[in-house]
Amino acid sequence: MSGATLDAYLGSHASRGGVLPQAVAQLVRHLAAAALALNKTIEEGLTGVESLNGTNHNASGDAQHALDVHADRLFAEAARKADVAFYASEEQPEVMALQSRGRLALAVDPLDGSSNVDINMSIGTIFSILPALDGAEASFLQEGSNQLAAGIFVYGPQLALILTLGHGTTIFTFSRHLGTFVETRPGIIVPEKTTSFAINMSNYRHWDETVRAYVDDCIKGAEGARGADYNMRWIASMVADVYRILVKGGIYLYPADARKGYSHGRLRLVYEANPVALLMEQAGGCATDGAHRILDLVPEDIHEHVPLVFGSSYEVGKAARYLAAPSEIGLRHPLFGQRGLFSA
Ligand SMILES: O=P(O)(O)OC[C@H]1O[C@](O)(COP(=O)(O)O)[C@@H](O)[C@@H]1O
Ligand SMILES: [Mg+2]
Ligand SMILES: [Mg+2]
Repeated sequence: MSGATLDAYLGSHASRGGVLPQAVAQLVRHLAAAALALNKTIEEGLTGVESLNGTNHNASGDAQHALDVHADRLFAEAARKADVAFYASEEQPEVMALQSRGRLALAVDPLDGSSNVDINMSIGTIFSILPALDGAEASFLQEGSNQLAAGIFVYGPQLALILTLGHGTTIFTFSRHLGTFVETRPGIIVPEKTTSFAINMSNYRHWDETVRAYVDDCIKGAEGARGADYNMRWIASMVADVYRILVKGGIYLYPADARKGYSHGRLRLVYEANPVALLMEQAGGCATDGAHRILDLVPEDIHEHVPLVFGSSYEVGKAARYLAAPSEIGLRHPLFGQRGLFSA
C-alpha cells in the first residue's frame, strides 16, 4: 500500500480553512478509532458482548443483535469526543443531544447487514455528517445535499473505509503493518454501464408491476428488451453491495413493496440512503427513489424509509424510466404518476 494515510488525507481537508472542515476531520478520526475497536470485536467472534438476540427491537421494528447495540455505544462515544451537537442512530428512537455548542450532527447506522453477523459475511457502519442546526430533530431533517461528509466502514476480508468529504469518493484500507488506514482507491469512478443487478428476488410477488417489468427484462437477457445477459448479486449487506458497485459497477434496488411496513421500502433515508447517495454521486454514480434524486429529498422523520435505487448512472436512469414513467413500457404507475427523474 503506497497511498496517503487517512490522517494525512484528513489533514489536507482540514487545511482548506474554516472550522467545519476541521471539525469533520476530527470526527472522522474518532469514528475510525471506533470502527477499529468494533472490527476487533467482530474478529474475535463477539467475545465479551452480551447476547440480546431476539429480545430487543429498534425504531424500525428490527430485532437488535448484540453487535448492533455494542456498535451504537462505540459510535456514540466517538461522537462525544468530537464537535458533535446531535447524534441520531438506527438503534435509538430519539436524537441524543451532546455538545451544546457542537457544530456537527452525526447520523449513523451502527451496523448494516446485521442479519449477516452470524455467518461471517461482510457487514459495516454507515455515517452521515451534517452541519448542526437549531434543534435536535431539525439537524437531521435537512436534504442530503447538505451533507458535509459521508462514509462506510466495511468489516470484511479487509477493514475498509469508503469516504467522501464532498470532493470525490476514496477507499481506504486498514494496514496492520502501518497501524492506520491507507488510501487504496483514490477518486473512484463507478462504471457508467453495467449488466449486474442486486435485488432481493424473494420479494417478487410483493412488488408492483413496474419493478417486476424492470427485473423481468434483466432476466430475459440477450433475448429480451435489454439485449444483454444480466448477472445477479445480493449480499444482504448494503455496505458490501456499495463496495462492489463502486469498484465494478452495478445497480442496487430496494423498492417499495406490498408487505406491511414496506410501503416505502426498507432502507432509511437519513442514515442509509443519504450517505450512500453522496458516495455514489461523488463517484459519478446516481441514487434515486424512482422519481426523485435521493439528495433532494427533505426527510420528515429521522427513521423514515425510502425506496432506493443506486449505482451505475446509465442503468439507474434505465430503471428509473421503468419505475417513474411506466407509460413508456406500457404500464400505469400507482405511486409516482408520470414524473420521471431521467425521462425527458
Ligand atoms: O433482508 P432483506 O430484506 O433482503 O434486506 C437486506 C437489506 O437490509 C439491510 O440489512 C438493512 O440494514 P440493517 O441491517 O442496518 O437493518 C441492508 O444492508 C440490506 O441490503
Ligand atoms: Mg442498515
Ligand atoms: Mg443497522
